[in-house]
Order: sequence, then C-alpha cells, then structure tokens
Amino acid sequence: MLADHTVTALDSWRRLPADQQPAWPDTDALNGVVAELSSYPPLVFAGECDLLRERLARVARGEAFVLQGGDCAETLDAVGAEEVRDKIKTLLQMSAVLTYATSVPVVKIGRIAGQYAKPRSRNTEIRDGVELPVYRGDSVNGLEFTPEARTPDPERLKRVYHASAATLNLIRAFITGGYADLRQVHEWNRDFVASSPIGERYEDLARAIDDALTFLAACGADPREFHSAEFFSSHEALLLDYETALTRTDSRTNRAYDVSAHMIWIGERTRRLDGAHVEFASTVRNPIGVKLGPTTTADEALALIDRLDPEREPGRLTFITRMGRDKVRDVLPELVAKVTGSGAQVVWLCDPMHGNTFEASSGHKTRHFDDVLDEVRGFFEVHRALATHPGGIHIELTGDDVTECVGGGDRIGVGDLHQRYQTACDPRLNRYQSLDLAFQVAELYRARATPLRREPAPIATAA
Ligand SMILES: O=C[C@H](O)[C@H](O)COP(=O)(O)O
Ligand SMILES: C=C(OP(=O)(O)O)C(=O)O
Ligand SMILES: [Mn+2]
Repeated sequence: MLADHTVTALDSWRRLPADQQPAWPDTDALNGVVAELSSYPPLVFAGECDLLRERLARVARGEAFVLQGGDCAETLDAVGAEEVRDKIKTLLQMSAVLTYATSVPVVKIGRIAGQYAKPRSRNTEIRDGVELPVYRGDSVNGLEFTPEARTPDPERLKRVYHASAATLNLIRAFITGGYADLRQVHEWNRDFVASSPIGERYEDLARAIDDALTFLAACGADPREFHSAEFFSSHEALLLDYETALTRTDSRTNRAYDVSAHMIWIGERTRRLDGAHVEFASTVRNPIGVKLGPTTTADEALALIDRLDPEREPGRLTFITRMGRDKVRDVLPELVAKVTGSGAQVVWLCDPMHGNTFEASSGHKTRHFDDVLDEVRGFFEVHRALATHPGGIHIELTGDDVTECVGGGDRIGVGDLHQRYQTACDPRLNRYQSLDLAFQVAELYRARATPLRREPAPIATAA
C-alpha cells in the first residue's frame, strides 16, 4: 500500500529555518541513519491516520471529546509491558469516566510510541560550574550529566524507531486482545480501589457501567461491541530528519503520510510560520496539532490554518492551547472567536500543563494540580461564552505513583516531590491525579451546555 519514500517532495522544509534541531557532531553518521530509517517499515498505516482524522472531524463538529495524554518524554528504558500497560490503563480509566459522564465518544490518543524528542529553553545546562549540552530527549542524547551522554548520537534514532515499534505492538495487543474491553472497567482499578477515595469513586462509576452493559446485553446488544477500543499514537514532530525518514507516499491516494505516528503536533517553540516545522507538516496528510501559547495572535492562528488546513477539512487541524491559568481567560476568547468567525472548523484542546510550570522551593520543576484544573476551567468558560466546542484535554501523565506535581486529592506537597520524582523532562500527573482530573473535567463538560444566565421562565396566564 505504501510506496517507497521519495525524498524530493518531502524535503521542502530544508530551505527554511529549523529551530530546536540537535547539533549532530557527525553529519555523515546522521545521513547514514536517515537512509537506513527510510527503508524501515511504517509504524502506522495511512488508513489509520485517516480514521483518526475522521474521529477528530466528529470532535470539530462538537460530537466527541479528545483525551490525549502520556509522558512529557518517553525513555528507552521504560518500554516494558508493565509501564505501557499502566499508561494505557490510566488513559482507559480516564476515558471511562469521561465517556460515562459526557455521553459522547472519547477519542483516545497517547503521547506515546514516539515521544522522544524535546525542545528546550536553553542549549546548555550548568551543574557545579560544569556546562554541558542540555538533554533533548532519548532520541538525541542521554539524561546523565556527562559529556559522553549529552553528546547527540544519531544511532539513538534507530533505537527510538524500534522502541516505538515495540510500544505500538504492546498497545495493539492490549487494545485488541481484550484488555480494553469495557467489561474490564473493574480490572483496570484492581490495584487502586482499596487505598483511595478516587479509586472508590471510580469503582462506583464502574458498577454503573456494568449495570448499563448488563441492561444492553439483556436488550440484545452484542457484547463483542465492547471488546476493543480505538487508540491512536502521537508525538511532537520535532526532529525533522527522523520524521522525513519515516514519511511514505500512500499508493491509494499518492499523498505523503508521516508513518511514525497517527497524529503529529508542532510545539509552541517551533510553530513559526516561516519555519521548517510548519512546512514539513503542510506536506503530510496526518491529522496535525499545533500548540498555541499565550503570545499567539489571532492573525497567526488564521495563517496557520491557511498553511496547514487550506481545504478547511474538519479533523485535519487541532489547536492545543496552553496559555497558563492566569492568561487563558484573557487570550483565548479572541483566538476562538476569530478562528470560528473565519469559518474554519478546528479541534480545540486544552493543554493545562505547559503554561503552569514553576520551580518549587525544593528546586524541582513542578505544576500545581489546582492551576491545571483552573486552566481547564477557564478553557471551558471561554468556549461556553462563545458557544463553541471544548474539544478535549492534552495532559502529561503517567500510570506510575510518581510525586512530580503538587496538590490534587492525595495532597502531594513540595516536601514530597523528592520521593518519586522520576520524569526525564516535565512533571506529570500521577494516576491518582489523572483520574481526579478526569472526574472534574467530566463535570465541567456536563455543565457546559447550561446557559450562563437563565431568564426567569414566563408565568403562564389563563386566557
Ligand atoms: O516539554 C516541554 C519542553 O520541552 C519543556 O517544558 C522545556 O523545558 P525547559 O524550559 O526546562 O527547557
Ligand atoms: C514541549 C511541549 O509543549 P509546548 O510545545 O507546548 O511547550 C510538550 O508538549 O512537551
Ligand atoms: Mn512537556
């Protein structure tokens, strides 16, 4: 179905400034790796990318909700079955909460199976007077603070390809092998319920889902309907050599697809209109996301639509806004109003993580659960006021019991951060905080349709 990679059409980005690319010490070595990757099989199929685009089109039309989540930075040593299962489990539990409470389909997209490259604020890091290149994700260099580990090594790109393939293989096995069967709602909670109020709240919901499934079965519904779920992969398309090497021309349509993931997104630091990342994304047919930070102007958003979604095709373009809790209510309304006014039908997601990062007194990079929730609340308020669709959330999370973000139902404090601070880059919500957030988002979604001001009902008078 997929023909050989044709270099020429896909290399138009090379003429343009490409921000955040590693300083690979040996260009020949990089080119050798790129040539090898270009001959590897696709990680996902073009038809699957099309399916996600159709699912996202429903979201753009206001008929479905997106849950996109996973690590800030995946690491090559965390591709075990347990790690992948626990992330999937967390996303499935969140999705069950959201689906049940919102009564709309939840499109599940992992930041997974390819999320290995990081844009950074600085090029170097100084520790005890020693200055080394900053960690840029496992596809570029190692986290360890040594000159050897921090030197970019293109061989890592091949390791990332294989790790992504292994992760996708596990995901496909879990999802189609019955693990995502809705009748497993209790199973996903098994190690959680006794110990926590959120686990208990989830268990109540799982019982309600069970009852609903029993009722449907009694009505004659086919239980196989609930056997598997749809799950899609995504990552930031940062390293353009890697993404180009994994781009193939689909022989059905003769269009190029980046077959490293179903959806790719452009980060806040690389979304410049005259830059290489926007150019690359414009040449592939996958659903595309763009992160929009607080300095984004409405004109920039409209120009991004012209570049990335010239045909105004619902599902093609997703704006992932990450304004910060203190700015979302001021900045987002104009963007949403002007984009909607232009007639474009984009998906709006809220990333409440990246605008709310701060350094705790302990020195840890962290986020407060209340700030995360407040940005989501602001996002819902803005969409409610404009009668537009709050399409979903984009979260950094893990299935592990980490202590990286403060607050939330289990009240992690700054003094607790050192206990299990395991992230390779940004602080993630742990499983408890993620489920907590899902319950709160579900409530916000349910309340979204309520008019802001209710006029008193007219009193009926007898004729
Ligand atoms: O994940 C996002 C960015 O890569 C990350 O927030 C950058 O962090 P830095 O400011 O520590 O470089
Ligand atoms: C780098 C990231 O975000 P942003 O581009 O929004 O800063 C990220 O999603 O990890
Ligand atoms: Mn991040």
